[in-house]
Amino acid sequence: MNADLAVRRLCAGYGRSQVLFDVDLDLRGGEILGLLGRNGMGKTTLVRTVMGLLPTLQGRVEFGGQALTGLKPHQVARLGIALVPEGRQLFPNLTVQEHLTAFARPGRWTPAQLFDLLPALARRRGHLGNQLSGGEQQMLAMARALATNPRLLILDEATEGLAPLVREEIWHVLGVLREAGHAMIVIDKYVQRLLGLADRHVILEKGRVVWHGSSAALDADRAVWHRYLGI
Ligand SMILES: Nc1ncnc2c1ncn2[C@@H]1O[C@H](COP(=O)(O)OP(=O)(O)OP(=O)(O)O)[C@@H](O)[C@H]1O
Repeated sequence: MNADLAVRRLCAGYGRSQVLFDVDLDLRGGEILGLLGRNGMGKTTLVRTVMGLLPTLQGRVEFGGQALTGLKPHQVARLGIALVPEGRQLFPNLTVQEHLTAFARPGRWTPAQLFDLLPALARRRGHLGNQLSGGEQQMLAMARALATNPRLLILDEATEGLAPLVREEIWHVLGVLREAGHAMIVIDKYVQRLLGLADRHVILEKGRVVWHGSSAALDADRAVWHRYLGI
């Protein structure tokens, strides 16, 4: 089964308040897609809808040729999509080690390999989720997602609110994942860093796709940055 994601004319929101309007998005296996847009434009809503955490109002989502629409989050996860959510959502009463073993599925990323990838976590393996620094929590959220050995990893603001050095460490890990051929959707405000990581980008404005293109095209068109990203 391939890891292609196809989002077609997706409409979603919260109750009667529609947030996404006819969103189209494609990701081919092994690609990295940057998902951009100012605050409140619908990026989190889009990835939560893909994960089955929010209902689809209209349109459809397919992964590896299989319809995701109507599936529960654990069913979407079982098909191979893992979300590193905004706010991390760790378990305060589980240790670092337990976070990795509780969700482990066979594949390349074993807990031992995750500790190699994220040595800061290895030093904290017996600590509880709520005893970690912000950066360690973020790394644990990433490691927990990777422990499921997903075919598609989605990261929602993974570098948000972190000190510059920790942020750099996260970008480094994302670079390693890129080298390993991981398909990813990355939501992040650091456009310059995202340009170096992602193959293509989609920009949302008020719940609609207003621009999509390659890193080279986005790098070359600063008017797009100004108009849609406010930078
Ligand atoms: N739980 C909720 N209930 C109702 N409306 C919500 C809820 N969460 C988000 N919204 C609204 O949905 C819209 C899109 O929010 P969303 O979080 O998807 O944006 P975003 O692009 O991810 O921005 P951010 O960078 O702030 O996370 C906003 O207008 C927001 O106020």
